[in-house]
This record gives sequence, structure tokens and C-alpha cells, in this order.
Amino acid sequence: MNRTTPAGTPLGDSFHVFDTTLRDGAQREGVTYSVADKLAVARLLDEVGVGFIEGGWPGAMPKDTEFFARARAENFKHAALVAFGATRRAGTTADQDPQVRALLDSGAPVVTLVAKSDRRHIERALRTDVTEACAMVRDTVAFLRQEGRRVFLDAEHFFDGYAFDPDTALRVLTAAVEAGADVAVLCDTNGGQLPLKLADTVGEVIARTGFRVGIHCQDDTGCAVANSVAAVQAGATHVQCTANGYGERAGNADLFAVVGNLVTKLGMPVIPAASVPELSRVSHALAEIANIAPDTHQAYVGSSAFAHKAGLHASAIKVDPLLYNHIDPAVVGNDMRVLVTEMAGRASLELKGRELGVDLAGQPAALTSSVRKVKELEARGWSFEAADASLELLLRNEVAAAEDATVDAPPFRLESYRVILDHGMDGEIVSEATVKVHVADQRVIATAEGNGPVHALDAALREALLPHLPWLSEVRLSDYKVRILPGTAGTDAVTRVLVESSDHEREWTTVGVHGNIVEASWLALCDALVHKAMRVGQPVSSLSP
Ligand SMILES: CC(=O)SCCNC(=O)CCNC(=O)[C@H](O)C(C)(C)COP(=O)(O)OP(=O)(O)OC[C@H]1O[C@@H](n2cnc3c(N)ncnc32)[C@H](O)[C@@H]1OP(=O)(O)O
Ligand SMILES: CC(=O)C(=O)O
Repeated sequence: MNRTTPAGTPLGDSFHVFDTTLRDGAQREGVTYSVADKLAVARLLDEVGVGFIEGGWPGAMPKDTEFFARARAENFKHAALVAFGATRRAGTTADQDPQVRALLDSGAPVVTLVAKSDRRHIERALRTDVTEACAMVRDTVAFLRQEGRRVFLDAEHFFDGYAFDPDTALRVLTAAVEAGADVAVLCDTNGGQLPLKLADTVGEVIARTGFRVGIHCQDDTGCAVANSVAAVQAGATHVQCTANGYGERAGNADLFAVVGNLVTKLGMPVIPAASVPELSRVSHALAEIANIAPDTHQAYVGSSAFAHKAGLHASAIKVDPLLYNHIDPAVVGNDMRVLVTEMAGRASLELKGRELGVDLAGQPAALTSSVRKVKELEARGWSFEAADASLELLLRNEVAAAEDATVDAPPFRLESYRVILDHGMDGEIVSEATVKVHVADQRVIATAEGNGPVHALDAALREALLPHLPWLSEVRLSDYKVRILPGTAGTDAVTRVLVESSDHEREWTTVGVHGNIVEASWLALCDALVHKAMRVGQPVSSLSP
């Protein structure tokens, strides 16, 4: 795969990627950054090479004031720090407005001023008139310029305001630019725009004013990324976005999708070439800091962004991965994955086998029987999508069967198990399991307690096997997920258990399905151990059906 590897010299100041995760992103419900978090976010954003990092609103929140004080010690390679704030209030002067002074005191070399550009907001929210609103903008920009700051103007509600009263909207922009603002940023504050109309407006504003125009899109129509890209195509040279689209209400334009599109679709080197393969890693790291699970389906950087489930896709991918991928995932530091489920065909299994180290090329019988078996099992509730280790065992069994080879005996064999629950006088519930297994030509019986039936079963099995299979001591049960699947017509509900195991070097997942949760767990547990046995060179065959 080699499509759309970015090239070209960085665009420098002629195009701005402006990140506002720490200001607008922090307005997302549920996100609270500490000052240390903010510094960590800023460092990561600098690593991906954004030109501007809006760090917050100094003076409005003590944390943001402290962030700017501490950020002075940082040595950003690419980004300039930006302080965000409002213009002076109506009826005062810029140099006497404490909020404006706080912007200066932040020490940030760049200030973004937010100003109302919709006459209805000026009259009803600011309770002033257009002349005074323009004076507030002009005075504040001029004052900050005089104090040596670079100024961008965020024209709030620009698109709604321009549709309602274009003259007022343009007067506000003009007041800012004539006073020395570098960029007039057109904000879709309510996020209600659609791409064609928005791009028309951006083009019209540039044609009428000749100003340098930026774009800031909220995602209330689900079009923030499309709107941002359309604005750039219409002539905007400054794009504001947030990491993973965090932001107020439905969020903002996602930095990773916007940059991904500009770099790979429009060929614009808006961040350094070396940073493009870092996008996926940084997106996930920023999700961790925000304490939000990464969106697996996020464009470009989500772990499912290049995951293929459909058999038809896999059959074309086998010929050339680019037939079903819009870019080479490696360009943005992501990976392609083939998922094996009931939708798989022979090509899916061949590709997945390659990934798992099971060579199925030239094995038509094994492929056919594997596809049949996967479909049959999935119809009964099994799911191999997240259980690569069980799938690998299934494929190896089918290969051995197709080659008419003797399937290796499993490292141990179950004679029986029993689990009981003991509800004591004090209300404590203890599970106790007894297993009878055959291992290394011996019959072993072991009993153990646990805080639940599966825990007890796992403990009893380990006690029975450990003296004979010393590698077992490395295996940990790291996660356990249970799902009850409703029965289909004429069948009872079944339980699907996914067991994630780990040792000192890897993690692997196995699946078990049965009408009884303990038996489903047992099957998944056994596959986990058999898989480990295979890795340490023990004979293998799945205990699953
Ligand atoms: C579209 C956006 O997302 S812009 C970013 C918004 N972010 C935030 O609001 C987060 C931080 N905000 C805060 O901490 C507080 O709201 C503060 C410190 C800024 C202001 O707090 P308060 O002084 O208590 O005022 P309050 O929040 O109630 O109202 C905002 C005031 O700013 C005025 N205002 C709103 N926009 C502007 C503007 N662009 N320029 C000047 N004044 C403005 C309002 O008219 C209102 O004035 P009033 O107090 O005379 O009615
Ligand atoms: C400035 C800003 O965040 C907005 O208008 O949405």
C-alpha cells in the first residue's frame, strides 16, 4: 500500500492548524483537565506539529491562569500558545478591563478575542448597539496589538449573523482587521451549517473583504469536519479544531480527521511530514488524558477505522489492500485488520490466518471447512471477532484435519468438574470447585475456593496442572466478559464468555459459548491454556467444539 504519503514543505504561517482542545474541548460535558493534564495535552499537540495551542481563558478560571504561568517554562517546537478571552465589556476601556489585562498577563504571544457578530446577539445578549460592539472589538484589538500581541478574532455566530444581517457581521470583522487582527475566524457557533452553504459564505466573505479568513465549526449537524474542509477549499487558511472532536454539545471539528483530510486528500502539508504517522498514537494518548475511551470508529485514527469484516472486502484486499482502504493506514500510524465473523469468506480466513501465523494459502479444503465451522459456530453464539486465540486454534485444527494429520492431544484432558456455592451463616458466599483432569499420564484431583464459580474453577485447574505444566504460573486471567445472547426461534438463551489472558509478553483472548455460564467459562479458560501451551511448544488441540 502506498497511497497519499504526504510530501511537500510545511506551509508555515500561510496555513494555520489551530487547536482549541484546552479551551473549547474542555467545554465538553464530563471533561475536566488539571493543570498538569493541560500541560501534557499541550506537549502532545506540539508533537503533532499544530501551529497554535489555545490554552484556555486566563482570568476566567484560576486553573487557566496557572496553566499560562507554568507553560512559559515549556519549550514548544512548533506551536505558539494562545490565550482566549472576550473583548472589553461595553462602557469601559480595554486597558481598564480586568479580563483584557489578564490576557496580557498570561504572557501568551497570541490572543484570540471572541466577539459577537450577529446583530441579535449584540442587541439582546450584549445589550448594546452595533456601533459600540464594533468599538469594543476595535479598541481591544488595537490595545493588544500595541502591547505586542498577535490577535485573531473569533466572530461568534458568524454564519447565522451573516444570513440575518450581513452588514453587521462584516462591520465586526472589519473593525477587528482594521485594528490589526491577523485572521477573521468565522465561527459556526451553534453548529447548524451544512458544507455547501458554509463554503459559499466563506468564499463570498473573502471576495467582499479580502481578509485572511479562518474557520471554527461545532458539530451539531455532524458536519464539523466536512464544513471545515469545505471552508478551506473555499479559501480559509486557518482552521480551528479539537483533539478527537471534544467540545461543547456535539463537539467540534476533530483535529485528526481535519488534518487527515487536508494532508491525504488535498495534499496540504499542514503539519510536519514526520508527525503524520504519529496521529493515531497522539489521538489515543489525548483520549487517555481526557479520561474518555478512544472512539474505535473514529475516522483515520480509530482502531476500527481500517478493520474489515465483510468477506467480499477481504477477497479484494487479498489482491491489493488499497482496493478497500481509502489510504494506507500506516500513513496516519494506524493498522488494517481483517475480522473473522459469520460474514467471512475464504479470503478473510486466509488473510487472518496469515496475520496469526497459520498458512492457509493453497489449503482449499482447510479454508472451506474453516469458513463452514466459523459460520456454524457464530450462528450458535460464538464470536471470533475479538477472540483471535480461539480462532487460531480452530484454524490449526482444520489444517491438521484437512491434511489428515493426527491432531495433537491437548496438554490436559478433563474427566469432570464440579462447582458449588456456599452461602455461610454470616452471609458470605464462597465458591468451591473440584476438577478431575488427566495430565502427563496421571489422574489429578484438585479443589480450590474462589470469590465466584469461575474464579474457583480457574484456581482448581491451576492447582491440578501447575506441577506438570510449570509455564502455567506465567498466565494471568486479565479480563472476563459475559454476554447473555437471546435464543433464536426454538432455542434457549446462551452465554458467551470472553476471557483475556496475559503473560509477561502478550495478551490473548479466547471465547466459550454454552447454555450454562460455568461451562462457557470453562471452554474459554481451557482454550486460553491450550493457546499458551502451543506458544511454549506443547502439543495442541482446542477443547472447544
Ligand atoms: C462560544 C464560546 O464557546 S465562547 C467561550 C465561552 N467560555 C466560557 O464562557 C468559559 C469561561 N467563562 C467564565 O468563566 C465566565 O463566564 C466569565 C468569567 C467569562 C464571565 O463571568 P461573569 O462576569 O460572571 O459573566 P456571565 O458569565 O454571567 O456573562 C457573560 C458576560 O460577558 C458578556 N459578553 C459575552 N460575550 C462577550 C463578548 N464577546 N465581548 C464582551 N463581553 C461579552 C455578556 O454580555 C455578559 O455580560 P453581563 O455580565 O454584563 O451580562
Ligand atoms: C468561539 C467559539 O468557540 C464559537 O464561536 O463556537
